[in-house]
Amino acid sequence: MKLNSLKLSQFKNYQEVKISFSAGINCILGKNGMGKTNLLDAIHYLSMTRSALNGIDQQNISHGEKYFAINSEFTLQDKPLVINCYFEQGKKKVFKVDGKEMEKLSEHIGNVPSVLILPDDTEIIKEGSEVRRKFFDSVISQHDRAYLELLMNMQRLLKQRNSFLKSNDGNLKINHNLINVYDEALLPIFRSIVEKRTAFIEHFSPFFSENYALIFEGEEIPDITYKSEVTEDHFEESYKKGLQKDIILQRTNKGAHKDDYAFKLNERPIKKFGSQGQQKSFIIALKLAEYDYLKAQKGFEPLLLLDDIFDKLDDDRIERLITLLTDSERFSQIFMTDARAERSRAFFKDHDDRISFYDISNGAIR
Ligand SMILES: Nc1ncnc2c1ncn2[C@@H]1O[C@H](COP(=O)(O)OP(=O)(O)OP(=O)(O)O)[C@@H](O)[C@H]1O
Repeated sequence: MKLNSLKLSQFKNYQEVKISFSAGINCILGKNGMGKTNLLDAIHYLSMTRSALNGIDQQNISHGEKYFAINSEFTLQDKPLVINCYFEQGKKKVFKVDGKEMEKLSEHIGNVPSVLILPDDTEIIKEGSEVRRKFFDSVISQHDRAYLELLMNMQRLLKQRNSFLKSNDGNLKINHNLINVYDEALLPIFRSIVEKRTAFIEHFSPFFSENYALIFEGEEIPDITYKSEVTEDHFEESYKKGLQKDIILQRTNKGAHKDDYAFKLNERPIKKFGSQGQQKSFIIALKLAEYDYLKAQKGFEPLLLLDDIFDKLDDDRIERLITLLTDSERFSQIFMTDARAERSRAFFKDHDDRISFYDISNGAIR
C-alpha cells in the first residue's frame, strides 16, 4: 500500500497544503511545534477515522475556522483508492472511500491499516489495563471486523447494565429479570472476545519476540502474557456471585472489559524495573510486531508512522533500528519525524535511494 498524496485544508496548523510522498521512507523534519506530528495524525485519520492525539474532532479544525478536510490518494494492491474525510463544526463526520460515503465509520477500519509509534506510547506500559486493552483491541479490530462488532456490543450492553445499576441506587432488591437479560447477552460475548484475544496473542507473541531480538540483541528477554478472569474455571458462577458487589459499586466488576496483558522483561514487570530506554524499546518491538501481524493478516503492508522514534535510544539501538527500517523487503512506505534534522540526515546518509526529506516550517512543507 502507498499513500501517494495528501491534501490538508484547515487541519490543525495547516491552512491549505498538498504534498506528494515517495514509496520508501518519508522523513519529515522541522523544529518543535511546526506540525510534524499533525501530519502523521492526518494520515492516522485516514486509517482509523479519528485523531490519535485529540479525540474531539472540533479541536482539530484550525483555530477560528469552521471545518477541516483531509483528501488523499492511495495505491492499494495496484489499484487507485481515494479517501476523503470532512468534518464541519456541529455536523457528522463524513468519510468517503472512492466517492462512496461510509454509513458507519467502523466500516472503514482496516481498509488502510496503519501502525503509529508516538513518544507517549510508553503509557501502554505505565498506565492501567484499559490502555493495554485499547492498544490490542485496535490491532485485532484492524483485521477482524467481527471482533470490532463484538467489542461495540459489549460496550453498549455494559453501558446499559451500568446505568441500570446506577438507577437502582444500591438497592439489594434489584429487578433480577432485567439483570438476567443483560447477563444472558453479555456472557457469550465475553467468551467470544476472550477466545479471539487468546488466539490473537498466540499469533502475535512470536512477532514480538522476533522484533525485540532483532533490534535489541542481547540478554534481554521480553514477554507478554494475556490474563482474563473469563477463562478461569467457574467464571460464570463467580460473575453471578459478584452481583451484590456490582449493586453496591453500581458498575460491572467482572468480565472481558477487565482483562489485562502483563509485560515483563527478564521475568520482571517492565513497568517497575525497566529503564526509559528499555521501555521505549519494548514499545517499538510491540508496534513493529503489530506491523508484521497486520501484514500477515491482510496480505499487504500497513503504513508505518514513526514520531520522534530515536528519542531515548542509545546509538547501538538506533543503528540496528535504521538497518531494519531501511530493509525494503520488510517495510514498504514509512513516515517518520525528527526535530533534529541533521541527526536524521546523518543517520540515513547511505540510504539515498530509500529516503526523501521534507522540511516543515509553520505548516508549510518544502
Ligand atoms: N486546532 C488547531 N489549530 C491551529 N493550530 C493547532 C491546532 N491544534 C494544534 N495546533 C498547533 O500545532 C502545533 C503542534 O504541531 P505538532 O505537534 O505537529 O508539532 P511538532 O512539529 O510535531 O512538534 P514537536 O517537535 O514539538 O513534537 C502547535 O503549534 C499547536 O499550537
